[in-house]
Amino acid sequence: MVKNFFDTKIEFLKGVGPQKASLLNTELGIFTFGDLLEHFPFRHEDRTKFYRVSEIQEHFPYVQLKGRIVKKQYIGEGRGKRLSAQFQDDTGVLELVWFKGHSWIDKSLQIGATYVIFGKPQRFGFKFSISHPEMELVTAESKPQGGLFPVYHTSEKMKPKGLDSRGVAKLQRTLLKDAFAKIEETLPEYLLKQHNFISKAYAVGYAHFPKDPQTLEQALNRLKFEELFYMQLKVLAQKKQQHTKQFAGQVFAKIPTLNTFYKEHLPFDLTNAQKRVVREIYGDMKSGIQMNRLLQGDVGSGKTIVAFICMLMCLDNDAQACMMAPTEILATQHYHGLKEHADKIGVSIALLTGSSKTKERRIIDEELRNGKLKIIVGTHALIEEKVDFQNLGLCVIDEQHRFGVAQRAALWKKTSKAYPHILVMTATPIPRTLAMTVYGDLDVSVIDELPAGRKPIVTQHRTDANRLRVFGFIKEQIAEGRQAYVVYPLIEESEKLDYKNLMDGYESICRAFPKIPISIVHGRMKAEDKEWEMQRFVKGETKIMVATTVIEVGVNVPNSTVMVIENAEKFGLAQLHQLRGRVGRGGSQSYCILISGDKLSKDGKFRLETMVRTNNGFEIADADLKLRGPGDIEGTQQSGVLSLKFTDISKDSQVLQLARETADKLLDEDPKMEKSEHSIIRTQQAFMAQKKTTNWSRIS
Ligand SMILES: Nc1ncnc2c1ncn2[C@@H]1O[C@H](COP(=O)(O)OP(=O)(O)OP(=O)(O)O)[C@@H](O)[C@H]1O
Repeated sequence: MVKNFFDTKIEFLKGVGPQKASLLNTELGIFTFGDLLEHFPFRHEDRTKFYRVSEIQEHFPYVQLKGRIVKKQYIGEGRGKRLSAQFQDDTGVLELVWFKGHSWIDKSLQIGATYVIFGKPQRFGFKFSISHPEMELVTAESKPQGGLFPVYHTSEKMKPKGLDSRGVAKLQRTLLKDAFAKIEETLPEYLLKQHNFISKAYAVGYAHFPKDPQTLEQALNRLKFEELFYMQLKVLAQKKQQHTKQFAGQVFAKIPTLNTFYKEHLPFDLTNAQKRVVREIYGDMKSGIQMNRLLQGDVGSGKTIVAFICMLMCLDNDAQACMMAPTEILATQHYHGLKEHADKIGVSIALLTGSSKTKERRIIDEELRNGKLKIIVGTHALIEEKVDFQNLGLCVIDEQHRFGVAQRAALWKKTSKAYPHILVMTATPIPRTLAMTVYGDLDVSVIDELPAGRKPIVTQHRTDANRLRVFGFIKEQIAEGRQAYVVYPLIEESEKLDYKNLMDGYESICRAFPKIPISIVHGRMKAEDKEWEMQRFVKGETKIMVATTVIEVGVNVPNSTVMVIENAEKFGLAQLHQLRGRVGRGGSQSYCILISGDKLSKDGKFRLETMVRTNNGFEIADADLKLRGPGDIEGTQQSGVLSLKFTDISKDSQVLQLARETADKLLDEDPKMEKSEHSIIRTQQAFMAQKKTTNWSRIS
């Protein structure tokens, strides 16, 4: 049997040997030729330009210089001991410093010899210094380097053994000489032609050693496409399979009540986005296949009315609908919101939460069972306790982040006829790119438009010192008949401290607004007290609502025009956006004021700046993704987003779109990959399944 070249042990590569091999094994997990080739550079540096010492400026991220080492000496003692060398060209002198690993540098550094050095300059007084520069001795044989230089991850332990980034690059060059011709193609020929992709071998070669920025881009483009294409083939195949063995769904085609409601009671014209989403959902509901759809809509985009319309589709066909929300406050809000519409056309609706009274509950149970009650809104109580429906046709779940798949599934069992249709609603926009990859099992609808006449919320950042002026502004707004929120974060380890912060804030607000009725809502209150306070605010009896983040999602008081967020730097972007979404829900100009301390971390500053810059939930979700990475977003683990090698899901949405469309088309045309031109895909998939690596190493 011919041994796979790429499985050859790394110690057999020229220039490696047992010692380096062991370092490569332990430090980087590189055991074979294939592993090394897959250790791609994490960036490239432009080494076309040589600077002179006199040209260096502080803001240069990196400089490359050529000159001589004229002196070296040790400075300091003990742990602070460092090696310092003077580097000189004909325009000036620069200091090179090593804090660690000096002994091997000291040994190799030749006084009087010429070096090309590369590193980040730092200014100390009038002089520049570079710590831990990359160094290359210039000899008669050394060829002038230049162009784009690969930079590889290595470790401190590897550097003294000649395995710094430059050393790894040298090994890659050696390996590529033999490997290049052996690298097989992993995408069908026609796809390469269609999308103008370079071959696998060239892509791998250029990803390590590009000729110029263009070839680097070509290489990365092709490799990104490949990894996303194979990932999408998997995700989409699973989804399509689910669709074919999909559970039968009840057919909800008749819509008389919905038509009446639409013509006579709809309080406003639906936005085009709402209309589109309603059509998509109606398409599912009458298809005979159980719907599993994610409805994404930015805060205030009008998801509630869409949910209600969908409920009517189901009521018109003798089924019941339920809506689940993550908190009692939210469930109650939804209940009131839906009831307003339901009352207009005489549809029965009830609320069921943990604090519903036993008697109430008994009636609800009975009426759900005999079908008298058509819509039920509630919290977990809906699935946790014994609730039986006569025929549950639709389940709307708000804020899917807080309900797991298991809970969704539990609901499915609650029906006597067929599985209910499921509509998951979220106001936390997941960047489109992620939704595409992560929610393989859900179809996605997006409300990407706000109702007409909404004025963009004005967002400002203020520091603690401006608080009195902020209070002054709230007074003005209240004098104009508006209401305001003041929100405190849950930040401390201890609930006690959070509570104290909130209470301190509440007291100071009471002092600042002595004649104004104020509500307070926090997690320690009993549900009914919370509800009572909320209702006072909703009715306009109180003018200011002081709260912790319990009001984060879903609260709808269109008359509120000011949202003040205390310690705003402590909140995540998604949460800030949610909170801001509590205002700007009516026609009046609304404001969001972010108050923070003077000193902000880099991330904190970025978050507040992003909030001030944009009101768009999708942009904010993208910024959040950049900041936190996809790892923090639910579902990313299973979908393989985290194992992507070349793709940055927050930036490469175009390639993802292309990969997805290509995979989708291919699966429609040749679901089992039986065509001869697709054998290459089958082989690669089998290889990936077996080796569990992302891409190219099936190469033999
Ligand atoms: N097409 C529309 N035209 C005018 N107003 C609308 C329209 N759709 C919804 N609204 C109103 O906009 C407000 C926000 O709607 P809704 O509460 O449904 O938002 P949402 O998408 O659930 O947002 P959130 O997730 O922030 O709660 C409500 O007062 C609602 O009556």
